[in-house]
Amino acid sequence: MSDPFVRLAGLKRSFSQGGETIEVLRGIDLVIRPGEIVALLGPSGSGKSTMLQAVGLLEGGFTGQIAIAGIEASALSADARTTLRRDHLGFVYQFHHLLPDFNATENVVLPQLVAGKPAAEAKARAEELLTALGLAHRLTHRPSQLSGGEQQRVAVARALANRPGLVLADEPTGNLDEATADKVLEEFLKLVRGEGSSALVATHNERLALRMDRVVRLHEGLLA
Ligand SMILES: Nc1ncnc2c1ncn2[C@@H]1O[C@H](COP(=O)(O)OP(=O)(O)OP(=O)(O)O)[C@@H](O)[C@H]1O
Repeated sequence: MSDPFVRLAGLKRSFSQGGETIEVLRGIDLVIRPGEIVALLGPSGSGKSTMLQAVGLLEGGFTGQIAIAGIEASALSADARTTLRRDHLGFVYQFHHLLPDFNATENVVLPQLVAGKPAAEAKARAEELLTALGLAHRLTHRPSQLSGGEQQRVAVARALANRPGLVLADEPTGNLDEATADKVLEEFLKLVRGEGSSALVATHNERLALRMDRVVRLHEGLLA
């Protein structure tokens, strides 16, 4: 069996609020294989976003181990973490967070330029992804000129632009009506599978979770 792409061991996170300590993650162990798509289920407030922020190396304050692509992140400097994040991770959020003054193609090109890819190559990659998501006729539209589903598709293309080994998605279709959410999720899963990336997708939607390779449930700070 191939080496895991992600390995979490004893991951803990607590927050202090009004003199009280809330233990949100109480010792999470999880292995995600290359190409595996894992649904992270849990009710509101169970800690899904907190866990994705930890795996995404976006916040400190955690204890335990997080290894991505075989690299243990907790021992790294802030700069080295940023590089690890840039080289291996892609993010999709509930709200698209696209740059409003840039068109669809430019939003997908930008992270590639930041990663050092030549402009022509970045543009070709952006157009390839947007076309695969059915947006060939929307390449030069700005976010405000796109529907909610189209905006989320651009966000998916942006997340995959640098060929991340792992896509972290936090309620990626949570802002869409049911029919659009189903379609966008289907396209997201197809694209992630085609690219051979792994994904960890937080949702509270059981029905959508069952479309992924494996479901893990966050309950009282632990995975079941
Ligand atoms: N920065 C913070 N300071 C204090 N408490 C926090 C902070 N971030 C999260 N929490 C608490 O941690 C718990 C888990 O929050 P989190 O956002 O991870 O849950 P979630 O499962 O993603 O919820 P939702 O589905 O509603 O997005 C909540 O009780 C929340 O209030």
